[in-house]
Amino acid sequence: MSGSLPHPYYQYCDLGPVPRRSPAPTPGALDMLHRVQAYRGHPVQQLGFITASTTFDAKENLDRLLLILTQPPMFTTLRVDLSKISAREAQHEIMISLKEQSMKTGLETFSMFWHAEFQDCLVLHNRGPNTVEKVDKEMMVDLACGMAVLRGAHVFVQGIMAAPPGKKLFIGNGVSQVSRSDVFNAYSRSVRGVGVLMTQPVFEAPCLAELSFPWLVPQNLPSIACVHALAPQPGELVLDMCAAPGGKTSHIAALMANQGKIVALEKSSERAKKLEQLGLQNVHVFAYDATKALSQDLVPQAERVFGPPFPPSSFDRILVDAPCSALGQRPCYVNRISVNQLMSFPVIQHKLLMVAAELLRPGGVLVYSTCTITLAENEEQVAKFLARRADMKLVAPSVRLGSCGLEGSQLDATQRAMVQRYDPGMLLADRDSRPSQDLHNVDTIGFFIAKFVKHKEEDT
Ligand SMILES: C[S@@+](CC[C@H](N)C(=O)[O-])C[C@H]1O[C@@H](n2cnc3c(N)ncnc32)[C@H](O)[C@@H]1O
Repeated sequence: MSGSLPHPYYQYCDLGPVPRRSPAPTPGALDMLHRVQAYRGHPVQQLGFITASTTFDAKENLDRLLLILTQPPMFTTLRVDLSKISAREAQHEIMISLKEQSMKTGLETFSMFWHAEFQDCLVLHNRGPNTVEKVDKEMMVDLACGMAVLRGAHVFVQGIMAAPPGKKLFIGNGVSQVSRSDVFNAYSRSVRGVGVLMTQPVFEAPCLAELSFPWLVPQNLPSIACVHALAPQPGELVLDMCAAPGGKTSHIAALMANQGKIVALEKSSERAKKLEQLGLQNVHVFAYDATKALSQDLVPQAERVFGPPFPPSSFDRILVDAPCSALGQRPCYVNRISVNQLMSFPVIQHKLLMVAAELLRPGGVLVYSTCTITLAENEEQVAKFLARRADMKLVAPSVRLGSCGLEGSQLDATQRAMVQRYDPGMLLADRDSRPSQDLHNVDTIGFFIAKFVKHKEEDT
């Protein structure tokens, strides 16, 4: 990691510094660059935003987090399905592919190493922010495309915009791969593929679209950690309650070495169909609302057609990778989530957890996760669940990365030490004392993981 990580990327670009006036957090739009001000000027607890505490420490913590969320992580993680390829062969194939990328762009190849705790996880070191002189010719891309470029993508033709937006963020220089008329001519909108090859990006990361192997899944580190916390075993019956697009389902399948059965539920039929098309072995996909996955009828197991709803105590392990406000994504510049949407997530998350508790067999394992940073969707959710389900016990996973849970919910200090809050803001808090070999465990997206075990009858 270069010493430049604390460099506020937004000073680097044309967006300008964080404004000094204090805009009200308008329902419907929480602009990431205004959030610090919104937090200072308003009772953010009303939004269930990040913490119920208004202590100086909490404000400092939030300021750091908001700053770091505007930068892409400085590491890329790749999950290798070791049931399909050996670690050695995988590393060799990836290295060849990275060298090919480097020949095309002229950028140095990326160094990589295996994660010390997760044997299926390769970590690649990204670079940046680089001081790049803008070339004269300018091309605008939409925000989604720009954020992908900051994480290593090239500019795809579909991301190029005809009209310049109000605010601009410089993401680097590149070489156009298509003619101007091809991009902007309405009749040639069918042109697909790379529009600009990024040869001087502000942030350098491997292009994941070009690392396309059937045994490789680019995944953020906390997502990989989440399934390791679940620790599915060959031969078990596992439920993935919110499964699409299937990154974690495929990881569960890999760890079970295709022995056992995985039920993948997904409410959106379109997303369920795409998940089905992945053709994962031993995975049964159902387009189904997981809040309705508990059956109350008394039909014996042998007479049931396999599928939801399921009787109580059906599963050995359950993953609730819940729908959430996704405020932990990096980089992020604008978030248009409405307050109503923000408030709706804790309700559905609690319902999913309550159904999961019923569907889990005594002695079974439940993992709850979100890719967001709010107290309401994380620590408060865990506290409410424990209060309503005396048979569920919060436990620490065998590999514990990330920070402790935030103060401000009903969780006590011991409980807060058991959950994993991935808080990249910590990078700015203790950057001088943190060992460099640990940076990839902290420089991640914002994420939260809690693991529970259901009491066996004899325990209670
Ligand atoms: C955070 S994403 C899951 C990501 C997935 N686990 C992965 O790793 O690829 C949440 C998913 O839950 C789905 N979802 C939302 N409400 C649901 C419900 N009631 N039942 C089942 N799935 C639901 C969403 O459509 C979305 O695909």
